[in-house]
Amino acid sequence: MNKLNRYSATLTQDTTLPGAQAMLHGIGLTEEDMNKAQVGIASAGYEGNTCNMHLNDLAKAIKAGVKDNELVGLIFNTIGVSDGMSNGTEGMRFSLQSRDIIADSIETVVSAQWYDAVITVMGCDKNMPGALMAMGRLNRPSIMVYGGTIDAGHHNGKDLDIISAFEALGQKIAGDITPEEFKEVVKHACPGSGACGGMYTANTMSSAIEALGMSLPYSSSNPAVSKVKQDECKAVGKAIRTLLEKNILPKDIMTEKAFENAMTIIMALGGSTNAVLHLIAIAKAVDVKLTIDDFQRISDRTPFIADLKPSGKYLMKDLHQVGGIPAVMKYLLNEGFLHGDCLTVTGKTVAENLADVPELAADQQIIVPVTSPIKATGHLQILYGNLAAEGSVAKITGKEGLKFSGPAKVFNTEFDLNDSVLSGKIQKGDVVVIRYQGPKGAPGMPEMLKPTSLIMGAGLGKSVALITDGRFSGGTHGFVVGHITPEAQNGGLIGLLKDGDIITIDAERRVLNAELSDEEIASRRAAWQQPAWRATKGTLAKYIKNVSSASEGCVTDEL
Ligand SMILES: CC[C@H](C)C(=O)C(=O)O
Ligand SMILES: [Mg+2]
Repeated sequence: MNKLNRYSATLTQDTTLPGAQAMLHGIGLTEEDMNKAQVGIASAGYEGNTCNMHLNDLAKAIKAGVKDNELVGLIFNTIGVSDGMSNGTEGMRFSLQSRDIIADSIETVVSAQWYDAVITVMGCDKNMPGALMAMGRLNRPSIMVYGGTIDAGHHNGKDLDIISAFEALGQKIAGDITPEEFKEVVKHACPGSGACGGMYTANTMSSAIEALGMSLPYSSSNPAVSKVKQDECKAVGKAIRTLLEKNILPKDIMTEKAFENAMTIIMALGGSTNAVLHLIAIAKAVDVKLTIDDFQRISDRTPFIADLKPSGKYLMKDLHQVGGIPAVMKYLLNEGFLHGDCLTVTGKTVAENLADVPELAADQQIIVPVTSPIKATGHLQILYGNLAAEGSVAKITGKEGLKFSGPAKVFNTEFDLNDSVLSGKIQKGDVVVIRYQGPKGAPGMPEMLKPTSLIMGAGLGKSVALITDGRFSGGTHGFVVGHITPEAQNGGLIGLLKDGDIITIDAERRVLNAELSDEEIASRRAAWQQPAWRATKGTLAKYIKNVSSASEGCVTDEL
């Protein structure tokens, strides 16, 4: 029997399980195959999203490479939902919970089918953390393949992407573009397969997971439609065999220092606030204690050095052309910001992987020197105060300033706010508050991309702040604070705010306060009653019942 065989021998070798062996023959395994290790290939492929529409084809390329390495590759599917499509609709309440459904589904299939190893091929925002959570729970040799970033759209000589479409609505309302121009931007923003092209959540998570050591070098920046992505898929089979032979497991790779590498790359690149939630959830799956305060610690020591959308100019496909994420990691390692001794899915360390990686192109303009950064510390700041007793996450690149104070304009849904922006009721100096958008209150902690895009598109990005107990898309930029805990539904102060209350956001002092007396707060709290749950059956009701707070990663599997 092949010495690699472990879990799968449970089915292939136990003569008291003739049904299992009959089924395995039925799917085409030969007697020889019965002695080979089995690799579950989990694909989040489905037709309904640019990030995912090509993944099943990549899964077939992965399977071919697995077979070439004397292993049995067996493809299965998990689900996915599109953030780009659901943002701005009630459908966005299903996005974050899809992460945990993906984790549960991969854990379920690999456990029930007794696979020896796992390769996941993932695309949109929540697919990747869901896959990594499953890998951590299973702790079997595992590699994630990122489906890859989308190419730029083009119109009128300009590079376009998904955020161009979201922000075009605000520009049209402000009269900066015509309705015809708006239509053309929408039609040309997404040219085909691939995940949203800026340093949004998908590219943030793929970069963080490569820095974490759980995908092959270049996986995060190899474009979706490229020969290098195809080559990567064919190479994964050899890599998973190495992990099986050396018995290298996710818990050997996803260590505290590896999570510091992941947080560092997120800060350097200006990545999505969602990474805070997701890395905490992934860390819990491998029993690593990671808190929101660890993000502040890494932010304090990591300069923001990437001119990447949403706050900058370039896309991941541009970064790929000047060296990709490995070149950025090599630069950060050489400057002392990364741990080089962390093990990765190549079977080698970070430093060994990067030794032969070409440096960033000499004439590139995307990554600036750490000695002259865009911002001396990270763009993610953890704020506390009477509005965030258990923490909150601010995305502040410094381009909109570091302190904001103004009167609250309070909304219980994003749709009411959107109407107010569209009808010009939001004024310069306002602090927009969108509450009851938390994991239990919404439920599902939706991303507030449409509101922030409307505000940015209407030219109010530097003069209006937005705070919420919901989340932000990676495409969000401006003066924004999300993940406010405790959420309104759980009695958080954000739920007691009224129009006109003065809100202070101070990114330097890391404070988020409502300027209200203790007596006023006590009076309002005495009058507050918890609103009815917005879901009483089905998947969202289960989510309400099980989900932890945003500061705890919104996990659903803690007893
Ligand atoms: C650009 C918006 C993208 C679809 C997203 O949802 C994110 O980055 O979180
Ligand atoms: Mg998203």
